[in-house]
Amino acid sequence: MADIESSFEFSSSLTSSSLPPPRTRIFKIIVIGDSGVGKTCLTYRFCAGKFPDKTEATIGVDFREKVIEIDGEKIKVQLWDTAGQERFRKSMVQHYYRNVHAVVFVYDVTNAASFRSLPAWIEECRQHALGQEVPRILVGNKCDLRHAAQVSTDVAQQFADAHSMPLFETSAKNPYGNDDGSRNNSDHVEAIFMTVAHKLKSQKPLVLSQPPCGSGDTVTLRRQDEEDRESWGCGCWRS
Ligand SMILES: Nc1nc2c(ncn2[C@@H]2O[C@H](COP(=O)(O)OP(=O)(O)OP(=O)(O)O)[C@@H](O)[C@H]2O)c(=O)[nH]1
Ligand SMILES: [Mg+2]
Repeated sequence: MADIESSFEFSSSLTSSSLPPPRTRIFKIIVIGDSGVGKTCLTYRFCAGKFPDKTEATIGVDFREKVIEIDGEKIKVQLWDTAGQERFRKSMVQHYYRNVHAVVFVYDVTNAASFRSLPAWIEECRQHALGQEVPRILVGNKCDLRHAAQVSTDVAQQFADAHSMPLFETSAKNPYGNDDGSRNNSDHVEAIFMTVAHKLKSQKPLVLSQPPCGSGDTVTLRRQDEEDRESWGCGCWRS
């Protein structure tokens, strides 16, 4: 009996010490939209936590990463900040769309033309065979310039609904205040990307995050899945 117990202890300690270290999952999120809408500022705001002092037109693509923790799991959010100018995108476009987990479409609320361009950006995604299961969100940026807004929330919401995307209005520069000193009610940039990451985490097959033998974490994950599904119960996400 003693032998059996000691051999059991031996094998269980072997099992735990031979477990591979937990892998950090990477979510690739591409950010697209016209030049000047604020893609670089939004991605910088999320990853560096502040508005950049100055930006120049992106050439090709810039990568920004941030490790976040959701329900005890560390996840690497990799933002692909793409160039809006056609001449700076041409050679890179194929790479943007490879193995994408989510797409963020950005327009500038003070620039109606950037909103009218959205169908062309959606069409580009379609041409690159982006699956319907890839979540997409719509972000109206520069809400701190409310007085100069050319795109109303109503119109943007209609567009978002028609394309089954959730809409977020925000400001990379000042999420809480308008440039005239009044308050705005825009979404916080961090909250927007965290919401996307939450959605992606809940979409992945449970088995990837499941411990080899335990069942406790599985239950927690299932519950989280259901919460996420409920919070997106409007059917805004394509899944
Ligand atoms: N007021 C205000 N200005 C912003 C905001 N976000 C970006 N900007 C300004 O808009 C300009 C363009 O911002 P970028 O982030 O470089 O734009 P982009 O979409 O990356 O442009 P491309 O790289 O050419 O595609 C810059 O002058 C920013 O300072 C914002 O939320 N509010
Ligand atoms: Mg840029």
